[in-house]
Amino acid sequence: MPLRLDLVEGQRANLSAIERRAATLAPRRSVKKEWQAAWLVRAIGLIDLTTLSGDDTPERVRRLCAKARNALRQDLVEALGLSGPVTTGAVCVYPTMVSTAVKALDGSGIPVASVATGFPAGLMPLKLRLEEIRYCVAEGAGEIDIVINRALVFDQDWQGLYDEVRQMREACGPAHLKTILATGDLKTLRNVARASMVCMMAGADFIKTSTGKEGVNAVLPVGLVMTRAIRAYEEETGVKVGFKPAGGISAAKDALIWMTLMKEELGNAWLKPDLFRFGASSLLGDIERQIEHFVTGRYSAAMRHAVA
Ligand SMILES: O=C[C@H](O)COP(=O)(O)O
Repeated sequence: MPLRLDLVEGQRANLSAIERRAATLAPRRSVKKEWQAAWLVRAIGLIDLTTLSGDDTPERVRRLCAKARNALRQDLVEALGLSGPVTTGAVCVYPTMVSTAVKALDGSGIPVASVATGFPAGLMPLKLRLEEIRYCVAEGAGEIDIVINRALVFDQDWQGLYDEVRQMREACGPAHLKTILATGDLKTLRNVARASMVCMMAGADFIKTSTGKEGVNAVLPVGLVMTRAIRAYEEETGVKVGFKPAGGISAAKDALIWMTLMKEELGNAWLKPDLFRFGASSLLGDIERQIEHFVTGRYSAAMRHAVA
């Protein structure tokens, strides 16, 4: 849609109300027993299983893809009475690893997501950032996670941000576009709300909190602001935009809190992979460990779930 500055500038964030609401989510009694196991199996299908390290290698990416295809150990799948392997929502890698991941996931139906546009800082000339998107799509990425130019937010240059994300949307072609706001850098929740709105207007399929490299990554107050921007955008346009909290989500109990937030703020449609993903490199291991505890009554050492 065209940029509507009235809608962007109408976005406000009441810090104390948001902090109060976020504080009610964490200590709440969560789902237990078989319901918890079911929620955790659901959570696995929502993970963008991620490796974004300077020492990534094709072999590490292939191991990660093998884990994505069989995300829950076969004995646990059988003990839960599930049919077929449990898979993750996607595998997320750097651009040079896309073709390796595409080959390793062939026939699985699991999409490859690639970060792009000079991840994590985004401080490259726009021409090169757009070229990087086109490279990732040509390599076979079905989803592109771009980073926004934070300086445009600090300058409140909403037209500039809109124009860049619009061009990124076009460069994606058929691939889905996730826009990473790097909320830990954005200084205020009002900036988060406004940048969310601009990215959605420019055609983002998902808005994503963080790269995992900022000082503060996915936190609940930011999640509330972004989900409420998604709700406002849907009310205005009828279009549902997805949400991806990323960075620092590594415990199964945190995954349940995020899923509760989605259910309560946006509804059950946002508990499915077309509208919700976790960006996480180490969450799957803890989820598998908790499911093993549900099945056997015993906790295994975390190192037994080393991959992911
Ligand atoms: O987009 C995903 C993040 O980079 C993952 O962050 P994490 O390593 O803290 O789970």
